Amino acid sequence: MNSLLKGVNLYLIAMPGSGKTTVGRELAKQLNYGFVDTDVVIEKTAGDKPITQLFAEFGEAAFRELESNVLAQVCGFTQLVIATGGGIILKRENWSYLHHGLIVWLDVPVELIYSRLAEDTTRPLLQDVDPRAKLRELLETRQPLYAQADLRITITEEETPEQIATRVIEEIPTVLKQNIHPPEDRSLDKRN
Ligand SMILES: Nc1ncnc2c1ncn2[C@@H]1O[C@H](COP(=O)(O)OP(=O)(O)OP(=O)(O)O)[C@@H](O)[C@H]1O
Ligand SMILES: O=C(O)C1=C[C@@H](O)[C@@H](O)[C@H](O)C1
Ligand SMILES: [Mg+2]
Repeated sequence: MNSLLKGVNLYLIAMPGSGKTTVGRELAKQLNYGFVDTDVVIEKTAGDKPITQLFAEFGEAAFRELESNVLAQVCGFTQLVIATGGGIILKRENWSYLHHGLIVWLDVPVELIYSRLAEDTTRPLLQDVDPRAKLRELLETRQPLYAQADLRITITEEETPEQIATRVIEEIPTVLKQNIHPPEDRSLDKRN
């Protein structure tokens, strides 16, 4: 698979709590790719400030600017699995970066996301009186954007991150873009 991908990056897009980070790590391991999480890079760039704090101090628009900058940097490298932030699909300019690689949507039902994140306080957009309704509302606006991914992986409750990663890898050949050729090997050190 690695040779078939020719170093092309995989970008994971999905609703918050869908498993982009968890499945992304596993995918990187199975592909012998590096792993980058744009949320983590943003936090590091901002001096190790958690995302909740960045939202509270500077607002969502400033966070989205940082996110686009990080994405622009990351897409200059090859052989990476990139877990993106749930809202990366919102800005049109981000799509031109995402399309440098293969875009994979982890499509997880709202109820499953809700059950996973019920106790979580690190997702600022879900700190709502009714997080379940908030998730539904977010999905309604975002679904047409996530649906622009090259590959849609519909996820059920029973699947482990390892199984999901294996399924992504099995499905990649069905959607490999003929015209993607990374210019040169600019792989980051493998990080997991
Ligand atoms: N396949 C799975 N089975 C069980 N639990 C999972 C699975 N995938 C992810 N999780 C759990 O769900 C939670 C959310 O996962 P994760 O942080 O990877 O989501 P995310 O898509 O990266 O979210 P965000 O957009 O907020 O960064 C974590 O607690 C993780 O352990
Ligand atoms: O869905 C979203 O808009 C977000 C998801 C997280 O990954 C973070 O990027 C941030 O909490 C915003
Ligand atoms: Mg994540």
